[in-house]
Amino acid sequence: MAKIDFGGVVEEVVTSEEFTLEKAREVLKDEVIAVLGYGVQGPGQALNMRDNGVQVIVGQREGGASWDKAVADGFVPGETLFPLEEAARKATVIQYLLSDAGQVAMWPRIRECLSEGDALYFSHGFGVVYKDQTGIVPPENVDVILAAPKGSGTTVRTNFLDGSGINSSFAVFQDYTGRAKERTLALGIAIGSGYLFGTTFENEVYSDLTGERGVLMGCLAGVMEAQYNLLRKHGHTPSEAFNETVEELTQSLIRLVAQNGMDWMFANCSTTAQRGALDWAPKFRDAVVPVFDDLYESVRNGGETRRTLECNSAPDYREKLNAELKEIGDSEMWKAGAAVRALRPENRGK
Ligand SMILES: NC(=O)C1=CN([C@@H]2O[C@H](COP(=O)(O)OP(=O)(O)OC[C@H]3O[C@@H](n4cnc5c(N)ncnc54)[C@H](O)[C@@H]3O)[C@@H](O)[C@H]2O)C=CC1
Ligand SMILES: CC(=O)[C@](C)(O)C(=O)O
Ligand SMILES: [Mg+2]
Ligand SMILES: [Mg+2]
Repeated sequence: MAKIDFGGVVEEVVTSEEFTLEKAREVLKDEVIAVLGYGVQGPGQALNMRDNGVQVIVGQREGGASWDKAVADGFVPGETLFPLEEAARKATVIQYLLSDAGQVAMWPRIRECLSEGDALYFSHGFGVVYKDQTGIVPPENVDVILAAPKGSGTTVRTNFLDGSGINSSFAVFQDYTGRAKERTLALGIAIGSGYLFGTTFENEVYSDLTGERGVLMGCLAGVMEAQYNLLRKHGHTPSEAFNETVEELTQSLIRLVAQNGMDWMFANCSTTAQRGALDWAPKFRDAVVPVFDDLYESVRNGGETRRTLECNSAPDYREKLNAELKEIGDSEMWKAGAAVRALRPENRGK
């Protein structure tokens, strides 16, 4: 563990310097790791572990697109790719990476596949924390652990291939074997995490549900749409409205924030922009505080969990989600965005 000062608060973190890949391989050498669910997180974590020399098998419902994706990625039916329960029974580490609603649906069957001393691994505290709604109560004779990448499974893979990594939080909910933390850290390194920081199952799920409904996805989409619509209402062209709302952010300014922080981005803009942004940031911040307060309360009291399970447990949940995503893609704003992206020099003529 390394002690790092985060703005005056010292935290203990783990990188592959403190917990080397060789050590992770040693810790995991006798484990059979099954990644259950080959949707978004599953592939990223399974492929990174395989590349890191860790033996991994995949469990997935047979016959669908995710099964085909696993086959295309080189997992072999009957050798490294199995139906869910068969994979779980073969494993000593069961990485429960079905959708959160899928975890609930499958729990009664997966629970029966667990053996004494297994590790039941999550990448989201959802199922365990909201047990009154999910029914996911692990048996007492297994380790219950978490490594939660703070990013899309797609970038868990692409960042790993680029020699970088997505940071992950880690937590131990139940330590039956006395080795739960070591198993967790080894798995966190094996899946290619940038650095690992400690959390609890409850803090992980409260922060993650808030972040994805807030700045990372929901709030971001909402404020972009609001500004685009404002500019269009006042007669600005789609090119002007989209460039001023999305393209400049993704192709220029957010990269400066990623490079060296918000003050760096501001300092690399005009003093006109700096003055205005410094004046208006507090106004926007204060305007959304009540919305964030409502959001966190709905996360904490289980309202967001209820909504998620009600919607995503329906047989046609995927079709309904895809229809709403199509509505976004078919909007003038995001059709304009497609045209703007195609005009990027690197995309022209493709
Ligand atoms: N998507 C992401 O990048 C991230 C996901 N997570 C967590 O990782 C876990 C997996 O998330 P995703 O990969 O996004 O899941 P997903 O929504 O892509 O689903 C994963 C797999 O579960 C299967 N599945 C869904 N419902 C099922 C059911 N009723 N029975 C059997 N299989 C079912 C799907 O076929 C799919 O292959 C979740 O706990 C999620 O919160 C954590 C960080 C980021
Ligand atoms: C990608 C990620 O971290 C999210 C937004 O929490 C998720 O996909 O659940
Ligand atoms: Mg997240
Ligand atoms: Mg999430």
